[in-house]
Amino acid sequence: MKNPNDGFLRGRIRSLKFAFKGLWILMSTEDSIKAQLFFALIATILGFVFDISEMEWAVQCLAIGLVLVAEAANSAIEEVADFIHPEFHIKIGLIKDIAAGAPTFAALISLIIAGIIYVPKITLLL
Ligand SMILES: Nc1ncnc2c1ncn2[C@@H]1O[C@H](COP(=O)(O)OP(=O)(O)OP(=O)(O)O)[C@@H](O)[C@H]1O
Repeated sequence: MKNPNDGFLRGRIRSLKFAFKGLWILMSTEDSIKAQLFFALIATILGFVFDISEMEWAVQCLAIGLVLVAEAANSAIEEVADFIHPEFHIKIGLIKDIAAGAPTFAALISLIIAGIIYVPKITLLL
């Protein structure tokens, strides 16, 4: 929440503190984020092993970011849904299913990107 006594710079620094707190909460408590960070690590190792180009690194980083951002948004929506209606409700189920579609979209696109980058390199080894 905005503190009216904060100037522009103080306000931005406060927001940044909360943003990093959120990042830490996501990385330390959310299994889905931990799993995606593991896949990001595997992709990074593959990048070094196959010596991918600068452009491929850039696209791979964007794909990893896309998945993590979608997972984070999905986690936040799940938290809101559980807070406003902890009991079973058909609408809460629908909201959570739709929210879960976001990281699924991102993961599918990332898989396609991984295929474009690595399949030609792997077939060269065969
Ligand atoms: N309160 C609820 N009412 C109705 N359906 C629910 C409710 N909570 C969860 N569901 C259903 O169960 C599915 C899984 O919900 P959950 O909150 O466990 O998400 P998850 O993706 O398994 O969570 P996590 O990110 O912790 O792995 C939802 O997509 C939804 O279909």
